[in-house]
Amino acid sequence: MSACRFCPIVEGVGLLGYRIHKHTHKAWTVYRRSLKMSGSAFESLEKTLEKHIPDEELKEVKRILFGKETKKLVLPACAMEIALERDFELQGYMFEASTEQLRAPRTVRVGLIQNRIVLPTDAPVLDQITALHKRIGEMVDVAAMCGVNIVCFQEAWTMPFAFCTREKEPWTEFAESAEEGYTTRFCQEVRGELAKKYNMVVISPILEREEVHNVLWNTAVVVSNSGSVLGKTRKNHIPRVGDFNESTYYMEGNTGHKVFQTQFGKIAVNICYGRHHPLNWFMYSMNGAEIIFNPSATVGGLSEPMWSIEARNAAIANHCFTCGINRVGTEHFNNEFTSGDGKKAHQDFGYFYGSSYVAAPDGSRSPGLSRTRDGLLVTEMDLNLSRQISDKWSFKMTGRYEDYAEELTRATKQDFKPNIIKE
Ligand SMILES: NC(=O)NCCC(=O)O
Repeated sequence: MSACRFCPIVEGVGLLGYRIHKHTHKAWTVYRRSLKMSGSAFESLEKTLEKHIPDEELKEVKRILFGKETKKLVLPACAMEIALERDFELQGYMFEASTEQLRAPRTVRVGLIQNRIVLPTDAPVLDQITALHKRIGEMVDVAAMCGVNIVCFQEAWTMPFAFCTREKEPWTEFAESAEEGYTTRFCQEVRGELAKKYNMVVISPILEREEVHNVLWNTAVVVSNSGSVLGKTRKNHIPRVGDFNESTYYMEGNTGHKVFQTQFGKIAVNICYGRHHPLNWFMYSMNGAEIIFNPSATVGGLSEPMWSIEARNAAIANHCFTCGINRVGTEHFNNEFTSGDGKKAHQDFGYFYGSSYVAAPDGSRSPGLSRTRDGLLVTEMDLNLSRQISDKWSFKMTGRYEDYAEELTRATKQDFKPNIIKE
């Protein structure tokens, strides 16, 4: 017996062993190739489908994969031009609702921004923050031209996603006050304009330093279109997977499932890892959220097959809109790190695959932004769709919440006995 040079299979003896090995070896080779493609080489699922599927079948494939087609939103030519000049992707889509007799449409435009970090991770901290402010400021200008009412940035948008390293310095220096930090001030008043003049609600996910107790949190600050801080909500699930060593830096959030009443609708923020927890989405929805944002940072090798499902399922199950945002690119760190999973020491997390998208309560979804470029996704949504779909499918009515609550309460007790019937 000897180990294969190219795959983890130990070659067996005899014809059968050889066949099995050949078969598995091929699968392994395809898998390794696909891992390479899960980096920046593969632009987007939508582009690949469009390239390879004949037109007459493409419509049907898209209907089944993505639901009712989201119409393209016509965006101003000047916005398209500036996006081109500033080198980011700009896409626009709309989710329509039926006309009602008693309610006017409740149309809102949402902007999602995904991006790479601007400076290398070893540049001075303030330079890195300032460069990101400048970059996102340029993209928000375009969001304003597109009439965006609520804009949301990616998780920990002011910094590299350095939580893989487990080093405290310099990463904890990126933490800022949610109420008075540079970044909140930027969101309130960049060029005197961002929230107030642009009449935009800004969702700004940062690493928060709560200064009274000196505790760090992973927090989304919601800046109202009036320019004041409407509130903040903290990431309440901390990953314990792969290189996501985030518990080294901040605590599980303690802000509950807050919903923010804005001029443009009721919104909530379910930060990154919370998207794997259906009850988390559910609780925001129970508190009345009409749009739930999911600013994230996640990599191809870990979560990409789950990405297009989780936020979309939450939109369907809770009769609301959901917005997934993920950063882009590979971020390199000076020092090697490991995560106790047997992998060789390495200097990056893997590839952050972008692919930000919006999902609607009727099961449809917008195409994603690319896996490879900075981008602004503008979607116009009529919030009336939520109640219309709720009236049609009635999940909020058919859900057996009292039963779930009672059983769940029992299930969380130490003396819980699973309800299994045995012969
Ligand atoms: N940022 C974060 O919580 N990432 C964890 C990995 C994932 O949820 O895909």
